[in-house]
Amino acid sequence: MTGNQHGSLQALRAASQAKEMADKRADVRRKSLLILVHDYLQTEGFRESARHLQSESRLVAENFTVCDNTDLSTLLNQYEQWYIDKHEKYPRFAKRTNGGGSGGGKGGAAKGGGSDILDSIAANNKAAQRRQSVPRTPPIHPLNRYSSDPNLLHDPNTLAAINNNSSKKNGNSRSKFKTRAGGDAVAVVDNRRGDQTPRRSVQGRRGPEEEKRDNAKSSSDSDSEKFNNRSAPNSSGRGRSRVNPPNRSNGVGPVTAARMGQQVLDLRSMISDYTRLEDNIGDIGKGPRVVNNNSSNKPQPPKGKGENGSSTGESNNGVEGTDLLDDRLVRSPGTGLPPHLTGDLKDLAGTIQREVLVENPGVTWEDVMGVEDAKRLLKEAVVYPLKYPQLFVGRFKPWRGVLLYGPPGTGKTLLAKAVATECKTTFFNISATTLVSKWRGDSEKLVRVLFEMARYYAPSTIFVDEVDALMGSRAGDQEHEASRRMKTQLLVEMDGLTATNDHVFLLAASNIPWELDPAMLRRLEKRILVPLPCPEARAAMFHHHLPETLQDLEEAGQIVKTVLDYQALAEMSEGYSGSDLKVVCREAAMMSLRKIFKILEDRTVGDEDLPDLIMDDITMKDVETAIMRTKPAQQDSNLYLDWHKKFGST
Ligand SMILES: Nc1ncnc2c1ncn2[C@@H]1O[C@H](COP(=O)(O)OP(=O)(O)OP(=O)(O)O)[C@@H](O)[C@H]1O
Repeated sequence: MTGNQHGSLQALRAASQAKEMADKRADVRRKSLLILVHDYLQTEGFRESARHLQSESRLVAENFTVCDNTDLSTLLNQYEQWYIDKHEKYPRFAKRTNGGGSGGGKGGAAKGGGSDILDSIAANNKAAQRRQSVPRTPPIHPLNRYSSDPNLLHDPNTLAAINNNSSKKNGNSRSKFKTRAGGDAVAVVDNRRGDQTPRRSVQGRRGPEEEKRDNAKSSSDSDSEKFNNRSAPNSSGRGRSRVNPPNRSNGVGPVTAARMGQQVLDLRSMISDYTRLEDNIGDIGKGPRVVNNNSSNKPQPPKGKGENGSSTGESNNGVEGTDLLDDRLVRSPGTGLPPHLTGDLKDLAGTIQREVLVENPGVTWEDVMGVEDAKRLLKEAVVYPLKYPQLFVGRFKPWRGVLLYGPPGTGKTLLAKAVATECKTTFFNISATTLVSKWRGDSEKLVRVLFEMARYYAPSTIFVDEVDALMGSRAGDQEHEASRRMKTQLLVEMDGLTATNDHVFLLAASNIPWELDPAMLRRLEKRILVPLPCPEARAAMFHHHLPETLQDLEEAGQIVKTVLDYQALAEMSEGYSGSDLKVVCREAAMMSLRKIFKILEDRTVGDEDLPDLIMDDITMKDVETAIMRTKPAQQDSNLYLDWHKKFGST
């Protein structure tokens, strides 16, 4: 055998081994995929589909379980993070096909109500872009990002085989992802993250000429076009598909349209953008929705190829992928922990996830009665910056720390929950006393992990109840070292919030604000008094807790009626907090129940003259008695008013 023949045999054998290996890996990958999908279907409650998958694929799912932190959502999340880092935009995982469905395909503008969720979300991409310009890049250390699973995106064996091939063809040893357009834009996965691949612009393969053209085009767009199309998917192609790189939002472009030196606030589009966003978030998972396109403020149907690009799967103002899934939903609580947290930090993160993270407090502004000033200030401080981030830049940057203070039971916690519900932020509800007692020694680390988690799940609200217990005035030398460290950590984290654009907001509550450490007070920039309810609010609360008919005992065959003068009750209950009034109302309701206890206790089932069980109405007398029996928890609200005069915000 000649040296040449020997060489080619070796090469053949190597090629065949590489192929065999690649085939095996492909098989393992296919099975892994099925298991992941099966797990995902199960978790999401698509049990029927999971069963079908199992029988069609002959997968014996019971024999497998997904490894820790490798469920489909987490993988997708991690891929997203990598993609964002690499390309400064969100990846896109699905696009409309030209076939069926409403409005899809070339020239296939949806007619009236034929649009579905893809349409409506695509129409929303401008709003999405706005939010993307302040992306929530979780604080994952680059070196750690993939170290836990270097095979996450690429299998080295398969890659070796493919690279072997492609390097011969291309003279390039780097493996490539295929872009969704079949192009070659995306570069290697470099597990070391020392990746020196030059960052490509979002425009991918555009040449300088194209770039020039696009820039000229975008600057010559008429103001009216900007105004009218503000929230419609971009029609000018890739030139305007640039997305602001993370944390580099200039905050100017989307807000103003310069006309003859005048700044024109595009209020209409801002309002409609947000409305659409809200609608779409609400729609995800509910299936197709009808989109009314009569008004410019209403969600627009998708336009065909060449008009807005969305139906073609092309750029949506550079925010690819965001039209399908709102990031806040992708990163919904429970989808995993920040991957860079390891060891004991990971344990702490798990604890926070279990005990502190509330998925959806489900409290609306209407649930919080009275306290109108506090609601208004909170909206200004927290809700509007999230709704209209364009307005809160530079000198107008939003508050990062807000203190709610006032007598106990006036609705501070309720307000915090309403903020989280209304803004759809992730809500971390932590009581300072729990933090101090339960994690003594670890409190400092816990504070760090808490803020890391909040950034990971951003936009987030961290609610610290009884903040005075955590950040009371420092006790000089007597203070415990661990406590001092924890306080310092909290102050450092709060400084971090102010310095960055992480969309993490700290809401603190206290019944004794005068005991707060001045350093903390300084960082709680806005201080809002949540006072005792006024007479109107008290009347509303009485009506809420004791409406004309109570259905609660319907199953026992009882509908309880009330005969009450709510206004009169409000006059009688001055100085009572919302929480006190709730107790009063329960007490009054109990009174009518107590009347029947006696009958029930004194008689036996066999009694001949057992009366019919009919509950009496709840009367003024019942409630008056309840008011007399229930003393308000806090008597002196002047303390708060005095403090408010010195330190409060109005
Ligand atoms: N303004 C209000 N509107 C409606 N319900 C209220 C209001 N204030 C208090 N409540 C009722 O009282 C309960 C306790 O209120 P909440 O926990 O919000 O008070 P708080 O101010 O946080 O008290 P604390 O300072 O003691 O923690 C609520 O669950 C709610 O039922």
